[in-house]
Amino acid sequence: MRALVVYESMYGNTHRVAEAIGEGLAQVYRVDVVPVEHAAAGLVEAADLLVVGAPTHAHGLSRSGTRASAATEAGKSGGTLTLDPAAKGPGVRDWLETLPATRAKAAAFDTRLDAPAVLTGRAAKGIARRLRQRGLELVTAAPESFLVTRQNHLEPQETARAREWGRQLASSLTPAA
Ligand SMILES: Cc1cc2nc3c(=O)[nH]c(=O)nc-3n(C[C@H](O)[C@H](O)[C@H](O)COP(=O)(O)O)c2cc1C
Repeated sequence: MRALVVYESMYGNTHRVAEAIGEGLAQVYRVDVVPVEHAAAGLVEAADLLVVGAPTHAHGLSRSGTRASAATEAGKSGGTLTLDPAAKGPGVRDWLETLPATRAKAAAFDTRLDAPAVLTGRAAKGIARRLRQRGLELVTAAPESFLVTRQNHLEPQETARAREWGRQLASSLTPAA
């Protein structure tokens, strides 16, 4: 069975979460973890499970303007924020518009500030809605968020939590032996 984890990331946090989810899924699946730019139709078509994640920008999915702001902030951060190779885009919002037909089951995640979701918004809600609109079956009760500090660094426990989320997702989709 194959799983495809597709991520968007400006500062590398969503990238790191995607890799950790991939490690958890790898206990059951053959896993590819790729930025949107490399999420080619062939990979999507071959996947049994599609996991999509993005940073929360302006309460939802990024747009080119919010990605430009993020890049400007990195430039002003004195080196504490560096741009991920995926920062040049494209973003998940545009990619989902052109998602090829797939039989894959799906799950969504995001990264967002460590504060109540009602205040921060959640990119993953928009991802889940779009995946559903394109006919994919969502296999988690709710999309998952992984949290960053106000300085845009992943909270320390979140990598391990992402790995465990991936592991549980995989085992929930595997028939008991
Ligand atoms: C332009 C911009 C807008 C943001 N808006 C929000 C927001 O509305 N809610 C939130 O929780 N975090 C917001 N953030 C923080 C991002 O969620 C955080 O930078 C992101 O999770 C880091 O992931 P990345 O390293 O993969 O880019 C914003 C960040 C930027 C740069």
